Amino acid sequence: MALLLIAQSHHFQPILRKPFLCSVKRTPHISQLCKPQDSQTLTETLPPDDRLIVVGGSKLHGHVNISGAKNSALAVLAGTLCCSRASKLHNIPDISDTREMFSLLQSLGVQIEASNGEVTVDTEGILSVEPCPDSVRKTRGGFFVIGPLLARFGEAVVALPGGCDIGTRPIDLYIRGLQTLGAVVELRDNKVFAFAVNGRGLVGGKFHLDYPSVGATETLMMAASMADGVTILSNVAQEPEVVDLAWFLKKSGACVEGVGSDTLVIKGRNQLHGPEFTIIPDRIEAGTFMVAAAITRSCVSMSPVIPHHLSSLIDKLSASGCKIRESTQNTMEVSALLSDIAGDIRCVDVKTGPFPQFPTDLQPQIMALLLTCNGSSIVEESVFDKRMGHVKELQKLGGRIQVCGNTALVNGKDQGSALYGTPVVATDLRGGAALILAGIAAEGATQINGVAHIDRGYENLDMKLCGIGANIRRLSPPVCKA
Ligand SMILES: CC(=O)N[C@H]1[C@@H](OP(=O)(O)OP(=O)(O)OC[C@H]2O[C@@H](n3ccc(=O)[nH]c3=O)[C@H](O)[C@@H]2O)O[C@H](CO)[C@@H](O)[C@@H]1O
Ligand SMILES: C=C(OP(=O)(O)O)C(=O)O
Repeated sequence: MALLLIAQSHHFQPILRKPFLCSVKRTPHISQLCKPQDSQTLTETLPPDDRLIVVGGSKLHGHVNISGAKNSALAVLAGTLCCSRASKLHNIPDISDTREMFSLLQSLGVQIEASNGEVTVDTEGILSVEPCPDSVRKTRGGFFVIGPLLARFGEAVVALPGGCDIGTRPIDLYIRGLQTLGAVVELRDNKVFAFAVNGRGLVGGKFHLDYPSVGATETLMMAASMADGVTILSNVAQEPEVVDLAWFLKKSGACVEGVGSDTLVIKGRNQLHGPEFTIIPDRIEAGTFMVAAAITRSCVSMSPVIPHHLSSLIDKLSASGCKIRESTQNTMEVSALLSDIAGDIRCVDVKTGPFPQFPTDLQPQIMALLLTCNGSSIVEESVFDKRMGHVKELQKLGGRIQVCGNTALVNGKDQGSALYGTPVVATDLRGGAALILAGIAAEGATQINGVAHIDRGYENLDMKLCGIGANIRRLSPPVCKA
């Protein structure tokens, strides 16, 4: 039923072809390594969870090392499936989403060696075009493999994706784009079955994305890199992680023009090789630490960062009174020390949007900060249709927020907000980060449940915060003996 709704609400017309035969000759061995399962929400699939106890009131100081970008790492790991030789990746963050992506690739027969952020991915022994459905359902990035599998092997069977529960998150653009490249696509048993209709693989085509979707752009870029002929993708996403994937593909031998603009022209290649490639620093992690400095009225530096990836946040924090210094090329310092800013931090209005607009993945964090400012702010979420789950939890912590649809009126401290510790639940990744930030600014102890959501996308967020002075303790559930 859910499937039907997704398809109908986005004018997706599944082509009903029964049965799916996995008949394309270019695929030598297709074995289904994982049994199909019913669709589950991410929350249902998470194991018993850690809790965090955050004691508020500490000032932060010192330096934080920023990890590799989750969203770039997931896309590039999917991109390695285009390469017939091993790829050597640097700066892969050790988070549960990348570990899940390793499992997903291994379920296809890919060999992975990972140590301290260095990961070698060898796709020579691929045996299957159906990644383990459970792994796909636990991440968003897992679904991106449909593009490279289809392009390289002529077919793919991929479960519907998971990821944060922050809105409808349909896949119509992926499907229509792949159809334009010559794929036949069918939705059955909560899985997408796709094959290249002409028996030779995908063919180049022209596709305009109705919305600059990050995942659809990445999936179609990977597919087009190995399609026969030229593909033109217009209104594509321009997020730094999309650009990073494009550079990975170019380093692998792909011909992608227009990188970083709204139109990509891709000349397909028969074969791509595996390059050595370093993932960009995580702008959302860096942004979270910038907000941590601001919410505690502290001074924190961090590296490596690429400042122009963070320009919308830098603009907002500067407008609120924070002082931001780029000390060397890739180090940034954020000060909200009362001696550095005039008066106290001021309220600012925020509206999320595709890059270079304000990132939706920093909306919950800045909302936590705005509760501690003077004045009232309007926060408008325009990317996802249900990304206000953190509001209820921030209200439990004393935040005065009124929500109407996707717009929140956030009242600062002079408008009645006063943060104090209490038990709260993280319901998604960035909402969880916002609760930690509110907790370190609150009076007393905040207990945060649902930490697995946070661990999906932050490498040791609690430990890194403790390293600059926060007071956070992690409590793990007792290990059950069989
Ligand atoms: C793993 C990963 O990279 N995740 C990021 C990626 O998610 P993801 O790639 O899922 O986000 P999209 O850019 O696709 O989604 C943006 C909007 O497009 C809509 N849409 C998307 C696809 C589609 O086929 N049809 C459609 O209507 C979505 O419902 C949403 O409203 O970009 C988001 C927006 O920057 C980030 O918040 C996520 O952290
Ligand atoms: C929404 C996010 O991730 P995902 O797309 O993986 O759910 C995020 O990183 O904030």
